[in-house]
Amino acid sequence: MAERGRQDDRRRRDGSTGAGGRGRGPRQRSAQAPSQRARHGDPARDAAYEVMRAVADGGYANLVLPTVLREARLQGRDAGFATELTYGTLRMQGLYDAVIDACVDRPGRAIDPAVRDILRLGAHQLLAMRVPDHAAVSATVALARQHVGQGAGGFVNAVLRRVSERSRPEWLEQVAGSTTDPIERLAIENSHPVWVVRALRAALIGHGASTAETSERQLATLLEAHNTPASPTLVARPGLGAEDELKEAGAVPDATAPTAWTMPGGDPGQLAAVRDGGAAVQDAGSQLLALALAAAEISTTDTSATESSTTDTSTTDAPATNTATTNTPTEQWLDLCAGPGGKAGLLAALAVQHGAHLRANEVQAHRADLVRNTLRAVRHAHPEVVHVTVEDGRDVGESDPGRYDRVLVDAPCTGLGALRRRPDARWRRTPKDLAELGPLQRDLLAGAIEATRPGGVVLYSTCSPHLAETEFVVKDVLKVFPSVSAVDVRPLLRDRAGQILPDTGPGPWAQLWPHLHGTDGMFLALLRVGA
Ligand SMILES: C[S@@+](CC[C@H](N)C(=O)[O-])C[C@H]1O[C@@H](n2cnc3c(N)ncnc32)[C@H](O)[C@@H]1O
Repeated sequence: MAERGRQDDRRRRDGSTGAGGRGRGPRQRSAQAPSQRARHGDPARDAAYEVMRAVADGGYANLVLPTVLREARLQGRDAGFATELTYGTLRMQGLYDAVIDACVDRPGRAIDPAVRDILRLGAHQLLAMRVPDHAAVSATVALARQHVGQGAGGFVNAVLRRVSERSRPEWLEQVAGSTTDPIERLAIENSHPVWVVRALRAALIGHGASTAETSERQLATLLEAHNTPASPTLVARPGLGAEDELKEAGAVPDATAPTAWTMPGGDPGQLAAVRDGGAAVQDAGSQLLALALAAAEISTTDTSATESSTTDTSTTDAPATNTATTNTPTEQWLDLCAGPGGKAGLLAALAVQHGAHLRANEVQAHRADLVRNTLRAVRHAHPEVVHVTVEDGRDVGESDPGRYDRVLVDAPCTGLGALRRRPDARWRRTPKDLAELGPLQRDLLAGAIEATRPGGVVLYSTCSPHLAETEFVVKDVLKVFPSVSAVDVRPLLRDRAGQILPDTGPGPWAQLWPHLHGTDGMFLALLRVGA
């Protein structure tokens, strides 16, 4: 049964429209007899199901969904319904699984993964969307019949009818009440893996955002923030003239960061400024981080590194020598892990204003292409200011030692700080990822320090508050480099009004939080390289 569903999915992803496929548009559907209609899911639910299955196969919802919506020609309200159904279901699937398991005759019985996805979609409609119960059940049963088979339709019907017998608060009471462990309870209520909730509790306490006594309340607010979709924040890259168009499009200046704007509605991708690269969708926390690096004090005593370039051009798209004249010291900036280029985009615009040069480096060639594309506005207007390289960041300390004034290490991490933007991410990550990322994060930071000239600064950042990839990494690396010291980064985090952001921790590093700052959970540590 399940295999039939998979074949159907594969055919549809290939673009063919087998019986009951997505090629059937809404107009054709309305011409069908009602009995026939009931056997097929409607296009919006069908799209949501398709994304769920792709995510189960390792796909990323934010990458798959736009393609599926486009292929299904879903727009407007239908696209909105499919998006809310997909993202909402992925986010809350931990809670829905607990509810579903409470509704089957033999809890723990293995449910076919495709059927479970369909049940999750049904549970979300019943417990979180304004879809009448009968419509939610019948449309989801139709989805099961179409993709899996008649028998699955009967099973889905029975389970969803049980789900519909209680309200969401009643289900929360029942399934979360099954444990006395407060962390497990929070995990079920807020649909997070238990290990993630434990790690976030440790991070809240470790970064000074709560005490052991207040951690439960803070955790609950943080987990709720992860379940609240974030409206898109944009960056207006300074000096590229995007602000006027953003204003005209109804965007409003965001108080969190001087370069940040929020769009109350509409598709930012339609804006000419976004298409040109003068503006982009970017979390305000990421913007603060780039602004902090550009604003950090550096000692200007040693500029020797800027007067002779040793950059190997074999994998670069820039001339070998510094384009500034050798007797006009130009600050050299390096973004060591730049792909896909979000922070490099802002850094490049700031580099123009500072008369600096930015090297944006990325280990993967295809991601370096994304960086080039992100930097297109600055590269077009000021080709001498920025160049993109493909190199393992761990080698840059050796290939280009002591060269840079300001270095960003936006390290690969678990992304546990961006869960509100990536609904499927919380289920994808495991503690094993931390073990694998730890050595790489340490090596990249060490390489960055070696590539920085005495008096220069390195900003280490992650989109995660997990202690193992934030504070522990920095402390370990500082032990190896006694001449490097941590600088208090908190005074550099200033909102649009110029005020220092509150509640970023006891220092010298800083942790941003979705529930406290309205940003992703970015960590940043600023290190000064000594003589
Ligand atoms: C967190 S992302 C950087 C995001 C980026 N700063 C932005 O704002 O768009 C980490 C990047 O590091 C890259 N990376 C992983 N290992 C690397 C290495 N050894 N050297 C350089 N980059 C690496 C990954 O491919 C990924 O693009």
